[in-house]
Amino acid sequence: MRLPIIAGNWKMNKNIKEALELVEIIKNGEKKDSVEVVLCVPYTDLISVKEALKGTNIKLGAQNMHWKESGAFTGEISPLMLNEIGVDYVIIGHSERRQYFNETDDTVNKKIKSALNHNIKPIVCVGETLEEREKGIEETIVGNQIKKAFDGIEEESMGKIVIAYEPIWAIGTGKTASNEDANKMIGFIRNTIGEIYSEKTKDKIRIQYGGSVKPSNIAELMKEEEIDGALVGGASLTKDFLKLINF
Ligand SMILES: O=C[C@H](O)COP(=O)(O)O
Repeated sequence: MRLPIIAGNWKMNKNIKEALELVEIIKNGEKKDSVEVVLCVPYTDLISVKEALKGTNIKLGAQNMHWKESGAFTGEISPLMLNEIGVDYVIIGHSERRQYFNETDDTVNKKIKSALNHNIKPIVCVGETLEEREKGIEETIVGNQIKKAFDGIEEESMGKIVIAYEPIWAIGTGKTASNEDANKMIGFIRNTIGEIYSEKTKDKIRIQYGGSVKPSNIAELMKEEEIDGALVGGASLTKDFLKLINF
């Protein structure tokens, strides 16, 4: 039995005041115990949100990090800096970082290794573009992303990994992959993990769906056998997030 994990990715939204207002709403709202909840907030909100989450079981996540501990990397944030704040999770390889900030399979691999070495749990994002799906090569693309992401990563670390399947054409577009398509691709990712590691890791790894998840579609998505949670963008920015974590 895999514990469902719902993560809000606030992206580049919310100043500290707005962040704390939403955290208050989430803290005071209903939340079932059988779901792990993560808030992935901008760097500038991390310290305040960490403080506000004290005494709750809501986890804190960053949206990216550099793989090095320190150095001349202007504008970057290191795993040690995230450790100092007490960050639990970090999103790695989000498609927006791959698309706009030159994130590659190689940097994704380095970041996963570094996060694991620093006890930060990676939420590793993979997904195909619309063009790739129309060509029918989504499994080749996503399969390669998975193999490269986990290259050289020991099986014993895989318990700390969460994978997010996010078809790029479904992000922020209002278009959700059908439940069947999302379930099929997540099943494919699970099988790929099984081929790289073992049946045990295949069954244990948690794989989320992301892309226009909202209160009206989360329950159906979560009924699918392979889907263990959601990585939510837009709908995590309001009190709607409460409906998502109580799907
Ligand atoms: O990280 C979250 C995803 O990019 C999904 O964003 P969205 O829910 O706004 O489509």
